[in-house]
Amino acid sequence: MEGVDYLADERKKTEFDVEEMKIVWAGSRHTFEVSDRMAKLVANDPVFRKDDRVMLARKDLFKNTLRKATYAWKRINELRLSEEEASKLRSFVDEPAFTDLHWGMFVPAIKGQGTDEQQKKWLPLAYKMQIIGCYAQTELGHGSNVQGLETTATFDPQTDEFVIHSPTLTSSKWWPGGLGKVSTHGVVYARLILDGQEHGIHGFIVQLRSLEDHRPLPGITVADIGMKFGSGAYNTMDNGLLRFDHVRIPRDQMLMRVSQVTRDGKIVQSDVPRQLVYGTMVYVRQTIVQDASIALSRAVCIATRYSAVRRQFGSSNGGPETQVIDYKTQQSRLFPLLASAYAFRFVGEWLKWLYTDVTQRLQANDFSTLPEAHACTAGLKSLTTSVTADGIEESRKLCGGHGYLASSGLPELFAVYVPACTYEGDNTVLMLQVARFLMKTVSQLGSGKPPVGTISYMGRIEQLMQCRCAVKKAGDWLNPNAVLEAFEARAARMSVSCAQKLSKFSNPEEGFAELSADLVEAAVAHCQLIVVSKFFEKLQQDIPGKGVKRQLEVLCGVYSLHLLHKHQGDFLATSYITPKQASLANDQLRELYSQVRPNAIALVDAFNYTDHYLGSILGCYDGNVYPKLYEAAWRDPLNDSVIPDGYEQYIRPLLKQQLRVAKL
Ligand SMILES: CCCCCCCC/C=C\CCCCCCCCCC(=O)SCCNC(=O)CCNC(=O)[C@H](O)C(C)(C)COP(=O)(O)OP(=O)(O)OC[C@H]1O[C@@H](n2cnc3c(N)ncnc32)[C@H](O)[C@@H]1OP(=O)(O)O
Ligand SMILES: Cc1cc2nc3c(=O)[nH]c(=O)nc-3n(C[C@H](O)[C@H](O)[C@H](O)COP(=O)(O)OP(=O)(O)OC[C@H]3O[C@@H](n4cnc5c(N)ncnc54)[C@H](O)[C@@H]3O)c2cc1C
Repeated sequence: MEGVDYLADERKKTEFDVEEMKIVWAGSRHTFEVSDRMAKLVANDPVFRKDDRVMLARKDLFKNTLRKATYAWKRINELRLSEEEASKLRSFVDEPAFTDLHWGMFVPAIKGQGTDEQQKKWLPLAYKMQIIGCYAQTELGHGSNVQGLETTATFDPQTDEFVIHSPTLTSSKWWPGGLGKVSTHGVVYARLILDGQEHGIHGFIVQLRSLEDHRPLPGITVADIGMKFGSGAYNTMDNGLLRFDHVRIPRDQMLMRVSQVTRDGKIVQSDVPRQLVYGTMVYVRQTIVQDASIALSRAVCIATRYSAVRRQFGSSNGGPETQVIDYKTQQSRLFPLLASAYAFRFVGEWLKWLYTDVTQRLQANDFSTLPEAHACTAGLKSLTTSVTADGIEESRKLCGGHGYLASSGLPELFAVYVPACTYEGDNTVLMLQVARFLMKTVSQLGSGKPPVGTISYMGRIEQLMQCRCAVKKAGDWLNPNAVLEAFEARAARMSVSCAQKLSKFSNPEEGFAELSADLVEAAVAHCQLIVVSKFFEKLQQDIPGKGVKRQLEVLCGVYSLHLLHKHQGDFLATSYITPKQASLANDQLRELYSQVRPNAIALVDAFNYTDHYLGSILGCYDGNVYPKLYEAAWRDPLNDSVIPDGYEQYIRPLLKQQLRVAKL
């Protein structure tokens, strides 16, 4: 029935001010208003419809994305949207496109690694989309190992040019988004060669296609790499391959903020550390952490609303069956994901602050916080994308059979999201970077340089190695200090244990390789501690609105105690807690689930997602799921005719043949 809210009874149970929670989720009233306006603008514009997307073949899918992306650009200009509004609008269009890489990597690479003159030359063109750019780093043979890239950029002093070349098949650029069919330019990463000497990997702005007829420029071979995981999904994106055959570019197209090449072919290193060549990756990893909370909250919103609609078993005297959300098993799978979405939102907010802070420091030639920023962005990117990808799949299972329907929105969300565990750094490779940072920190303890920031807890290493958990009853686990100390002690002890084992190897690199699985576990423990501690820090802030802070405290408890329960092996093995204390944590967790239950629908309403953005019948705001599923089935092209295409050719002869067999 039109206009009936099938979740109204659920919404009546709410114990907090949802409108205020929407502001907390958005980050500020201003951000909420911009988001809300842009989401509605997209949802109300028929050009941005997306319910037909899963039916489209690759070429139509790609053209459809071009149409939407260029229409979005037209609207951005017509409405004179700010950068913030434009970026929100693009995200609500909700379709991976070349514009993600243009705005998300090409422009930041020039901003971060270009000199002032280079920025002045290239950024205005990019801002007006008079050139379209991609980020061409990964090659067929090398992705994780950036130092192993094979593309060469050899300086020719005769002509004052670099010669960009792909010497082998494995040096072909492979994967860059937007490269396959759209980009006119790329920031291409290559080995710098001066007078026969190698000088490491640097970024170069290379024009790839003609601005007149879009044909590849001489010496350039470029194409799409082919279909990817899932139908629809990430196939809207033209990930590309690229080969260079001695392509010449002017010297001033090497991005020269970190190192400069002079007219006579000499390299000059600025004060800036060479790792800044990786700066765009740090920036993007930070944005990926923010996106993780968005993707996870979408999945959780769908699974929570549907869990309140769906009923199975438990009917007595002909009354309604039990809402599946009331099953403790459903709650124990769903509510930690809900809590994780909020936790990732807050850690993402903090990481954005950290990134802004490190950027300002870099501008003032203070490079001291760069290692921590690298470790935090790498580790949190790895942790949040892994949990989110698994969480989307768990949400699908939480929706039973209907979760497998494309109209649930979950299969496509999963297919689009899951490469986040790989792109911008494979999650294991990134955790190993965190582990290196931890081992370095442990080795420097006692050197007189106290660890700071997220690693400052290591400064209390002696206390953390010896302390024992003081929890005596379940309610003691609600004490933030008890929880924080548990996570700090676990992280510190796992790191120290790895460091002790490492010290037994005569070759540290061999030791690191041998112990890498343990090191990854220590890095995960450290990253989980960061998320827990940033959630607690959020709760220290003034949070207005009836019951809002209380709900966040409950979610923070769910987040930390479900981790403690899930990883109790770590906490027990490091002897910080006893089995009894682990069991009390689980008792408290169950109690917290009961407190989430009446507020679950309101907690996902606070994400403020339009039905358009969610793109899910199971997650629709009014909960009117069954009629919508029934109608959607009839819209499938297979139901255009009662007798399917192919009946005469295949089904009928088959049936006849079976008749003949039966007669024999
Ligand atoms: C329904 C549909 C809709 C759903 C929508 C859902 C939402 C979707 C969301 C978003 C969609 C957006 C689309 C996103 C587009 C995808 C874009 C992807 C683009 C890419 O993938 S680009 C390629 C990225 N590549 C990588 O990340 C490579 C990973 N490898 C590396 O980073 C490095 O090689 C390495 C770090 C692993 C190793 O490097 P190496 O030089 O060998 O370094 P080491 O010897 O280990 O270390 C040396 C030294 O440097 C320090 N260091 C390393 N990296 C950095 C850094 N980045 N910054 C600062 N410092 C760094 C390291 O710690 C060492 O320091 P030390 O010497 O120990 O002090
Ligand atoms: C959808 C998508 C979009 C992308 N977009 C871009 C783009 O725009 N531009 C761009 O340049 N690139 C892009 N990439 C490439 C991406 O950045 C790389 O795929 C990624 O960095 C992983 O590198 P790899 O493929 O070499 O993985 P590999 O390193 O080959 O990983 C394979 C396996 O080896 C393991 N492994 C590797 N090294 C180690 C180690 N040292 N220790 C332990 N285990 C290890 C990994 O954990 C993994 O299990 C994209 C990729 C995808 C999937």
